[in-house]
Amino acid sequence: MKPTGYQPSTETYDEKVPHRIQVVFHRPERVKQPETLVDRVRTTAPGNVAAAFDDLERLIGLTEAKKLMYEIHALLRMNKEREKHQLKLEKQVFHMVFKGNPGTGKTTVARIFGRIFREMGILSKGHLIEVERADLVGEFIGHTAQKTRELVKKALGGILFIDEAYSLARGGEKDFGKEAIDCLTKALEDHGNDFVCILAGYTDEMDSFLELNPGMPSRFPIHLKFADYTVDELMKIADSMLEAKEYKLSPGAKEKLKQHVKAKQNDIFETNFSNARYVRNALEQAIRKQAIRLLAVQELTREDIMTLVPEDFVWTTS
Ligand SMILES: Nc1ncnc2c1ncn2[C@@H]1O[C@H](COP(=O)(O)OP(=O)(O)OP(=O)(O)O)[C@@H](O)[C@H]1O
Repeated sequence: MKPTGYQPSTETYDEKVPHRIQVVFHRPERVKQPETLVDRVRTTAPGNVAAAFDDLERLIGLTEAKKLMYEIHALLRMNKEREKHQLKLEKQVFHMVFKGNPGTGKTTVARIFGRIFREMGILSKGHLIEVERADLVGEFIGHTAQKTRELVKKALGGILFIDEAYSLARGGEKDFGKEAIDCLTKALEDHGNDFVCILAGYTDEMDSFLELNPGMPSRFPIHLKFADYTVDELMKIADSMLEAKEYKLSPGAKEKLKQHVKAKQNDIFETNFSNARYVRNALEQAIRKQAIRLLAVQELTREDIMTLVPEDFVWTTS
């Protein structure tokens, strides 16, 4: 059957038809439909938004985070269409909770979200202010509110990223952390549209934090889970990190790193395996070892300089 919108080409051969000839059809450019969600974003987003999406796409895995941004892009586009037809606009709140173990990409994604939001016109600047308990909580009455207000002010137009946010509830009712939470809640009411607040931390701790602070869940409607990376993902991350630095792994080094990462992940006594950060540190350590190894070599080729070999990977930490 001739597929609609296709045109016959001159290539004609197929063993499945009796006379052994079949017309092959090519879809003409004019009716080419986008095949994937990414293509669809690319064809509907202005160039600057699409470019910001490329940074997100380059990250290995993180499907949920990517999907969320495509949804927001689609929503904004619908709002434009709704506006043309004088329909009510859909207004949503973009404050978020990022749950996951260390090194799973939470801060990296937050930084890219800031850029995408800026290009989309949701945020005016899109910068990231990364804070933790010590930055928000003060030492005397009134100090916390002052510190928190100042940080919110700095974050206006961008993203306020609160790492290990659950630690704000650590000391209970009497702790100054409670004051920071109250102050933050007030800031969300007063300036909630002028910045995006992201609360980040371990999944279980963040879940109990939200349960214990009933005002929070409705103000943070978007929850993203950052799963631990698989060994294959971590190896792809290693490759992408090295490519960016113009280094590479020899086949032996790749295998050695892979086996090491696998062992680390499976080690039941290793409670703080820091995913992609662990890999980044391992690579940086290997790059230093390679430099020492090559001190003894007089004439270095481009290949020597670029390649990390098994002996560059020596695990000094347990
Ligand atoms: N999917 C990914 N692709 C490429 N690099 C990644 C990816 N995820 C994380 N990284 C890199 O790993 C390092 C750690 O990531 P990041 O700081 O975003 O993790 P995190 O979840 O915020 O950790 P923590 O909770 O400990 O602050 C960074 O150098 C980052 O660029």
